[in-house]
Amino acid sequence: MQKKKIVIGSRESALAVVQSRLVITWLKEHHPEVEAQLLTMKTTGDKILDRRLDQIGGKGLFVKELDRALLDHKTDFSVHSTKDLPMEIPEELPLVAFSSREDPRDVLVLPKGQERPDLTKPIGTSSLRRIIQLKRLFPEAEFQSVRGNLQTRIRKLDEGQYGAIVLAAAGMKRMGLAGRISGYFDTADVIPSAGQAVLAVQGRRDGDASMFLDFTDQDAADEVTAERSFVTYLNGGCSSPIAAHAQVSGGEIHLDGLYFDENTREAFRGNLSGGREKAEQLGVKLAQMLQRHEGEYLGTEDREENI
Ligand SMILES: NCc1[nH]cc(CCC(=O)O)c1CC(=O)O
Repeated sequence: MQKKKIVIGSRESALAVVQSRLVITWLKEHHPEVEAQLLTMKTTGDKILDRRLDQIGGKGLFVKELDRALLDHKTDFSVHSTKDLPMEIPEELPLVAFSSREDPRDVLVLPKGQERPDLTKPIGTSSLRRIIQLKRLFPEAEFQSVRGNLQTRIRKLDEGQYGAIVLAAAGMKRMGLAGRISGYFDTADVIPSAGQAVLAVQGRRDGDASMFLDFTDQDAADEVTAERSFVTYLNGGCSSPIAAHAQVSGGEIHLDGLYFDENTREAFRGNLSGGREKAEQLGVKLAQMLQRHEGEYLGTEDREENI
């Protein structure tokens, strides 16, 4: 049998590669007529580790090189962590499929051998979304930025710079690091980032994406629709500390959101439920509600964003 050859583009971090291999493994099982090859690349976001991403271009920096490779036909698809995708997706490069969702929660990771966080040291996270929500759970804690890929962050933790760090459960689990997780934050207490734990497959508008028709998990896709609609409405694509987490249950979808008012620097959170076919409208409705400051006031944050 003549196999159809495709090239899948991915960031070169260990997590990105593991995630892309999950997609390739799925293809092998469901579409043996397709032969997928992986092409990894360093993105600008991976190269610049000493500056704040919101000052140099936001989330787009993680996809620019991958988009270029698609447009130049060097690749046929890109695999992304949905949470790293900007809100504006080029029309020529549509998102063609979404994976089922791994564990969407944020988790606490402690230095090797520790049983509880030493809060005389800072909690490591570079995300203002996480800081705003964690301040309420650890009112006495200091926070300090930690960047780099998953392994780099965990190495910095084990070297003793931090009392704990906060990461996404999904990355830890996919990397076989679940044993390092010491606590899980409920998604209503620390609302995750839009798209957290879902993989997105991006293609070319003129390409053949038929092999991914049965890849999409419709629950995850509807959840991502509600979450990204909320963030898009609030224009929080690149740097605003906005959180959104949706959960489908039967015909219903429940959405938790966090909104940060850049002018007053106040944070509010709230939630809404509705029919899952109205996922997009639900995101807009919750965004408008929180923009009117109708929600639970979470405090004021003077720190600048530092993703
Ligand atoms: N911001 C980096 C990033 N992008 C996706 C994941 C984890 C996997 C996922 O959420 O899909 C992570 C690591 C983290 O935030 O701890």
